Amino acid sequence: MKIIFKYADTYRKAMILALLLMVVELIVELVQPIIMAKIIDEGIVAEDMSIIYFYGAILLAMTLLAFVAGITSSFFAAEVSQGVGHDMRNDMFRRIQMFSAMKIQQFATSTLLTRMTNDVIQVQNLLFAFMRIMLRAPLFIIFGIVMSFTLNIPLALILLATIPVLFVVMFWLMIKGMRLFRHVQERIDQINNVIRENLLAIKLVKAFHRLTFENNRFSKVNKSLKDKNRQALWVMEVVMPIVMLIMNIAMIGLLWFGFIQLETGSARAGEVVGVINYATRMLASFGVFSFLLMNLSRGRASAKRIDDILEQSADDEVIEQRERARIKGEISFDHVSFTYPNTSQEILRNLHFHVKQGEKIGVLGETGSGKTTLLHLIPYLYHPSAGTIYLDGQPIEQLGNQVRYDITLVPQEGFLFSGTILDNITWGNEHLTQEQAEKVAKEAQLHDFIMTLPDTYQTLIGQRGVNLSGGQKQRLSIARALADTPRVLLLDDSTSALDATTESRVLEAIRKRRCTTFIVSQKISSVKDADQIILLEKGSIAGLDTHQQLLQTNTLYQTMWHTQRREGVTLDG
Ligand SMILES: Nc1ncnc2c1ncn2[C@@H]1O[C@H](COP(=O)(O)OP(=O)(O)OP(=O)(O)O)[C@@H](O)[C@H]1O
Repeated sequence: MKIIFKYADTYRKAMILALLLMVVELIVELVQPIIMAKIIDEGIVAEDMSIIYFYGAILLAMTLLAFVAGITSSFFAAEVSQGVGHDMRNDMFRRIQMFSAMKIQQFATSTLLTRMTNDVIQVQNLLFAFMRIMLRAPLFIIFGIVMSFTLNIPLALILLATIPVLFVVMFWLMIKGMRLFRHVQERIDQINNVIRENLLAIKLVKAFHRLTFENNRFSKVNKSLKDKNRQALWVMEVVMPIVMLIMNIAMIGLLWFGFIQLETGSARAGEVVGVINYATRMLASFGVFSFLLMNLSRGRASAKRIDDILEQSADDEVIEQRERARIKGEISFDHVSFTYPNTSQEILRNLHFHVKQGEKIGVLGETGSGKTTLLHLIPYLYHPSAGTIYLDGQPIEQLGNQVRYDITLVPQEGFLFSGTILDNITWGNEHLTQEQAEKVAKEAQLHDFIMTLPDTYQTLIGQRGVNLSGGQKQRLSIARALADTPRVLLLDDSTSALDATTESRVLEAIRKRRCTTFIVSQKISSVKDADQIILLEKGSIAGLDTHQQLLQTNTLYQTMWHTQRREGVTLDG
């Protein structure tokens, strides 16, 4: 909860105004029954019309005042709650940007999405309710009793006796609700996860005829959410009638005792009506309050989930400016091993090699041998579990994530952003001119294709590049990487969807650049011109040499070569 008030502090003035205006409403509400009692006793019973007009006019003016105060209070409360939501989302987004790849893996993407959207909305609702009703309801209950005492002490005592019982019920509701709503939010995470996976892989789902399977998977998490919501609402369903029962019993007591007082002449009609008026409004306040306590439980659960993100250390801090001279691109792995978090198996084992500036390195190996993992260690996305990686002779830990300014990765799946083709190229370097963009597109063998499009470089590509082929997406990703003028370029099987001729043209263009390049592939043809080829087998180096040397000396390499020839994998040379 502390976090909500920390954020609300920025909007302190608006919050104070919202609360002050709420207090105006509250005062009017508290005074109304007293005035009504006066109208009854001094006006109606005494048959004095002037009193009725006088207090009637006051009542009308106060009602109008409460109306204006209510609207303006709501306006300021909305200002605060929306502002807090906006700031929280911004801060969470920035904090997540600073999470290391390991931390992102630990928090699943779906939970990050729910926390940034649904949880923030819960907190906004809570804050709004707090300023408008949550504080007002208990205040009304407290001052309503005080005012009742000014009207009729015995009747006020009956009202007072009900309060502790009601508060015990409320407290139970809050404790129970907090736990239940935490579970509800977790179920929303699960739903988001299933939807996200399904939509990302919708073609796969259709191609595998897995619609029924997916529908069942969704129904299962959906039912689980419904069940948890039902449980949470069940608490509410029980509590509301209990509150009503207690208050109605108190009301019967008031009516009965009030009637006796009227009979014996120990109270005036206006007093009794006044206390009953307070009791009725208190009943409504309790109803609203118990409903809001559920919101409080839910909002608290959400605030905790938001805090979990914001309190994480910024272990991958974003550095906005290039703060150091550009690297040359000399890389050494000194007995490097690596294990993923939450796993025990060593994925890379004792890797030891040296890459000179500007060299082209092929990384070859069977699927799962650790090629992608090796690439991810170079830009410091993951930290080695043992050994050291040196960049230009300096341990990479000392350089931190600054190394990424000069190291560019083209991931296995060419990820594109919604926007134009030019936007996607310049994403790698926002200062790129049109001519420079065309130059890198030519290097990536994409320029000719772009020129056939009606809007050429301004052509909009759908979300995640849905209107481009796999090979076009890969080439656009390569163009984006080249736009960043990297000193170290990491190609993670990024030419796998290209035909042999296009692939060799792209690789030739990259070869002409003087940047150190790692080319991960399963095809020997993609790496055979490299200065060195690292042959990985189950995370260890099984061979490290040129194509010709490996072909002569390494049996694993020879087997791969012959297998690929037999299977018709293009081996031009
Ligand atoms: N994020 C991760 N968390 C835990 N284990 C992982 C993770 N990513 C990969 N692995 C495991 O590490 C091993 C090596 O994976 P990696 O992706 O590096 O292999 P690869 O050689 O690039 O495979 P491919 O050619 O199929 O892309 C695999 O056994 C995989 O299960």
